[in-house]
Parts: sequence; C-alpha cells; structure tokens
Amino acid sequence: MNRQQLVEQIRKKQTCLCIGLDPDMERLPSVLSQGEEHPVLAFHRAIIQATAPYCVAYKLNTAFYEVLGSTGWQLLEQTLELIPDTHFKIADAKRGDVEHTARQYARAFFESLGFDAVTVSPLLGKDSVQPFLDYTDKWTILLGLTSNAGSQDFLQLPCGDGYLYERIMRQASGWASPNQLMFVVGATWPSQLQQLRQQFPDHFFLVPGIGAQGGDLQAILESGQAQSDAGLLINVSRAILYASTGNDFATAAAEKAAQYAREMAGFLQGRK
Ligand SMILES: O=c1ccn([C@@H]2O[C@H](COP(=O)(O)O)[C@@H](O)[C@H]2O)c(=O)[nH]1
Repeated sequence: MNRQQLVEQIRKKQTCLCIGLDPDMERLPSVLSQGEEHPVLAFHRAIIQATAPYCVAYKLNTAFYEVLGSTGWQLLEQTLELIPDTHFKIADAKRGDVEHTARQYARAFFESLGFDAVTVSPLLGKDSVQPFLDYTDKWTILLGLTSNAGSQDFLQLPCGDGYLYERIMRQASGWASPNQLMFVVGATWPSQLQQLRQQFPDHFFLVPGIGAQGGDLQAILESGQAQSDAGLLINVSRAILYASTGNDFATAAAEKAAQYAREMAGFLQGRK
C-alpha cells in the first residue's frame, strides 16, 4: 500500500488507528479454548471482524508468534490472510543485521509474508537498512525514539547539538523518501514528538504507547500530524485486545477501538 492509498484510507475513515495483534496466550478469553480452531486464530478472526471499521492498520509483533514455534509462524500467516486488503499490514519485527542477512529479512517480510511494512533498527547503519529500502513499493519503519524508559539509556543521550535519536533520524531521513520511510516515535514522549514533527514535517510516525503504556492521545494528535497529510499511525495493542477477557471480548474491543477512532476523528476532520 503506497502513501496515497494509506492517506486515502485515513481520510475516508477519519481514523489513524493501528491495532496491534499481539496475542498473549495467558490473556486469551477462555471461551476460545473450547473450539476446533487454534485459540489465537479464533481470537484474531473475531477481533479483526469487530475492529476493522475503526482502524486503518494492523501491527503484528512477531515476538508473540515466534514464542509459539512453528505453529506461531503458521498463525502469523493465517492472521495476515484475515486482514482485509484495505488495511495496512505492519510486521513489528525490529530487525537489524549486516547487509546479506538483512536482505533475507527483507525478502521474508515483504515477499514471503507479504507485509506492507517492517520495523527495522537503524543502529547497524545504512548498509543494513538498504536491503529493506530496495523494496521501493514497501515501507521501512525505523526505530526513532522508542516508547520505553530505557530509550533514555542510549537514544536520548546528548549528541552534537541535539540527541542521539535526532541525529539518527536526521541522517536516516536522507536514505529514502518519506513515501517509503517512517519512524517509530513513542507516545510516552509527547514533547519530543512535537519537536520531531517540526524537524520531520513530511514523515509518517508510527506511534506506540497509547493505552497500557499511558501515552496521552490528545497530546499526540495535537502536535503529531504532518504538514502535508495525516502522517500518524497510532498503535494500540493491549488496551483494545484485552478490553474484556470474557465472552464479550470482541464487542468490548470494538467499543474501545471506536472510542479511540472518535477521538482521532475530532482532529482529522477538515484536514487536507
Ligand atoms: O517503541 C516501541 C516500539 C514498539 N512497541 C510495540 O508496540 C506495541 C505496544 O503495545 P501496547 O499493548 O499498546 O503497549 C507492542 O507490540 C510493543 O512491542 C512499543 O511499545 N514501543
């Protein structure tokens, strides 16, 4: 899905919500263990059906699938098949390796699995990211400023006239156009996100950290939108997936997603 198609979906639906499909076996509703289908697949089938009207993207964090071994990889593929073509599909895999290995990762996520986007660590430098960027019709989402407290250990260290994350993002922004390069910026750092938006007016930011991590949605919406178009994909995983673990889990997830979407619509209305 290219930028124009993504922006069209955001405008049409008046939401920039991305739902994280991070299936935690210990939190799945017990009703699902009684069926014939794998509980993760039954969970995703119900969640996607209930929430698709309120979001434009789904983000699958590969850790939650990898932990289940070969079954997990099958579930990843089967979950992708459940996601409508109208929705942007992100592999949150945070890959980063030397060039020839990175090329295999890029092939895996873009060709074998067919994701629209994959998250990548920029720390090994341009040659490690280039294999992803070579897929000009796909998106590379570089870790900019991550949402966790530990981003202060390295990413928020002073560097030149700014911080390390700014230096990384500035340099990496020269590697490809904003039509194929996004940055992860945590919702837990609203003032940094505001400054980053001024420095990077045209890039999409994938923003995790709303819901369970306590990020402030209003603050992100107020300061995070790009000049040219929406420019934000705001991810929520646990707060939607596990809104209820009872039999009403899908309805509860839909209500929560609709609530986030309504808040977003208030900001997106009337934008170009
Ligand atoms: O900086 C980052 C990068 C990625 N994540 C991932 O996003 C989701 C957030 O889940 P919630 O349940 O909404 O907190 C999860 O997959 C993280 O690994 C992040 O949180 N921060």
